[in-house]
Amino acid sequence: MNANTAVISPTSSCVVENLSHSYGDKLAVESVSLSVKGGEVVAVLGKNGSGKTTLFRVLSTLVPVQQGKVLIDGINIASDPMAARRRLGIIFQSPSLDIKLTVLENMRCQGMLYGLRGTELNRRCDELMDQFSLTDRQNEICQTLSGGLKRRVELAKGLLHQPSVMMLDEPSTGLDPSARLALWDSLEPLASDGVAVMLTTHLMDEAAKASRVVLMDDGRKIADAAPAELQREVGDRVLTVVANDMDAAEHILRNDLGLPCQRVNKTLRINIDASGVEVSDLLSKVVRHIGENAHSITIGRASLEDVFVAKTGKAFVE
Ligand SMILES: Nc1ncnc2c1ncn2[C@@H]1O[C@H](COP(=O)(O)OP(=O)(O)OP(=O)(O)O)[C@@H](O)[C@H]1O
Repeated sequence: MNANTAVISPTSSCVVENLSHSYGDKLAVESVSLSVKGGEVVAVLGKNGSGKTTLFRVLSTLVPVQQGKVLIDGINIASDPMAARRRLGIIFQSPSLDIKLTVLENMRCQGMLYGLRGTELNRRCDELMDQFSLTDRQNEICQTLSGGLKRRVELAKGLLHQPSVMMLDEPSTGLDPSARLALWDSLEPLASDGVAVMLTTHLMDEAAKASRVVLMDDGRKIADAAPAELQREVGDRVLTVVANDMDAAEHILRNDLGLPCQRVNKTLRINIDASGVEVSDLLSKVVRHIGENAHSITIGRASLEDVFVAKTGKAFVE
């Protein structure tokens, strides 16, 4: 093992304590604390402008810590950023490949930047290209690769120095649904190998696959738990109404039936468990009163969107 590479251990971790970051008067991240342990995939979920990228930029040592503390494997990034960087693998939102070089050339350049040489460099490149099914494509110029494949090369490249904490900023940006699935399929084994994986996203369905979700709003952390736990907190079941005339339907639900409902995007949602009404009674009441105006009435599990609405009183997409 090269002296510059990090060792993944059961203590692989990223710990953030009371981190705040401002741009002039604008407080972009406010007193955020969180932790990611080896074996976890933690999604930092928030709308545009909620502070995810700022948090990512501080954690990845791109901008200095203004207030609070960040420890990577116990190393304070403010006092020893170089040691922290050796333990960090980082995938930025904007592509970082040299598109004029081949897959293998990109890998080798990155490895050399981290001090890998000779047989060790060859071995790591081979291992990672094999792990990410890139071996057959190693001599292709990156410019000609699909978005999904380019992301895979970035991920492989980011792992060359065996980081114990992997951070990805909006990794699905620009990927089609199948490439997004493939990306997740490659993150889970990483976590199983003991890497602490943290990613930012504004996609609910993506965050729902993580072992834990850190929900951000307006620079603050508003929730931090496993997706299923968050969903249970707001009641497991939700009755969702989509109507042709949403104002009329909302009036009926609230005023005629006395049901607490929330308007989320183009739906009306009733937390079944909090309504105090048996699900079958609730359903027949709503069907009877909304009648012809209903486009759809469905019963399903609470989503992360319901969690966001319950915590903030705001819709996730505005
Ligand atoms: N360089 C900057 N100068 C001033 N304000 C900034 C700067 N970068 C971000 N902000 C502001 O800080 C807040 C948080 O932005 P940030 O980019 O961290 O959020 P985000 O959740 O990552 O959003 P997005 O997904 O749009 O990148 C926003 O109000 C944004 O306008």
